[in-house]
Amino acid sequence: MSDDEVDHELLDLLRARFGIGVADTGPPETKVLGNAQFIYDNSVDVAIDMRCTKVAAHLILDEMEKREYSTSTWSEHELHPKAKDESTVNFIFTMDLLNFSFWSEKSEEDRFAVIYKGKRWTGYFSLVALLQRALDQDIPITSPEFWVNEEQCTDEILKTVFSSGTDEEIPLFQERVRCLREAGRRLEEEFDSSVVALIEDAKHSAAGLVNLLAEKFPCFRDEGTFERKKVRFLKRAQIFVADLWAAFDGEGYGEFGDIDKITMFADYRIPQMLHSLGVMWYCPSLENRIRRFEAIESGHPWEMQIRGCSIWGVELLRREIVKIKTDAKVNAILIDFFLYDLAKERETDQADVIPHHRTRSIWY
Ligand SMILES: Nc1nc2c(c(CN[C@H]3C=C[C@H](O)[C@@H]3O)cn2[C@@H]2O[C@H](COP(=O)(O)O)[C@@H](O)[C@H]2O)c(=O)[nH]1
Repeated sequence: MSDDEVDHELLDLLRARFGIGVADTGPPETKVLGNAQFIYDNSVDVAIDMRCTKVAAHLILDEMEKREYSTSTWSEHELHPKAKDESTVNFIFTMDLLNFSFWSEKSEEDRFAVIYKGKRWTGYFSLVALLQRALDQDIPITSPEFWVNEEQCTDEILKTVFSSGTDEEIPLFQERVRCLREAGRRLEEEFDSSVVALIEDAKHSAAGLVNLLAEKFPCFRDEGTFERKKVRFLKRAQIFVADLWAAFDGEGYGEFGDIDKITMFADYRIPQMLHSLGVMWYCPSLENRIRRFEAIESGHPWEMQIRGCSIWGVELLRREIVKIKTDAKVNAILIDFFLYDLAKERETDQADVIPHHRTRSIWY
């Protein structure tokens, strides 16, 4: 068979799936899980309790099976886009470019909120709601060409897009504008302003796409230093791949042969869940800092340990679940998504749950 008869797309898919036949660099790796284990092994202020991890694994597996939790759960949310086409690719890219730091020091009624379709949305869903609201108003907020066209996409228009239903502005508004403009420029320079071209460049490798985002887009390059070693978290790059995989049910733009290389997303909500499950523990001084709602600066060793041990804790949960049921259709992504949704369901009875840690940054 001559080379031009070879189905290169299938070849790339098989290469990514079986990690063979790729260039001598071997299949792409993100290094996130290995870095998380390094942080866990060297953590003195955050620990993981294996007894609780084993119990939590049973609880999570039972509940996920009862709910038939799967990739299709993602599209069931009323705000998430349903179309299996490029518009959803662009929506998810825009969403995960801005998917950070929604927490507020104000009360539940005074915090930034978006009123959309008769409901009041806060947190992550306030972002999804304001993007949908802009599209309803024919503002092309998910189009990379729009982000770089400062005549059309003025700061005033962006203030309308991010407008609040309360007196509080969305946290880090200026940083969000910078992320849009920078990503728009990078897409224009390297991918002809096409997110689909960016995805296709990764040739169905999840790790490859994560690495491409970290390499080409500074605002996705979520890294830190711990014990003098560079550590990668890549939270928004990874959740972008995971949201694509879920939204497209693992097909088309969401088809990745190595999707299980994606780890838990080191945000501020899942560590809170892992603590309330007894999986993750904080030393007294760190726990007091969190309970007093006092800030932990971005890059602080405590923050590195919280993020690294959360990633490693979900990996240990996943291993325990597979020990209970070897053919469980569960990976770190679905465990993570489930824990996030559980956290949102329980938001009303947060009284018995430790507050989430307060680190203000564009990384999560
Ligand atoms: N680890 C992890 N972090 C997640 C999500 C999501 C939403 N994912 C959707 C997709 C599938 C799921 O079913 C969800 O419907 C948002 N976040 C992060 O949480 C924080 C927002 O928290 P709050 O202010 O309370 O809304 C912020 O850092 C945001 O980046 C997740 O899934 N995993």
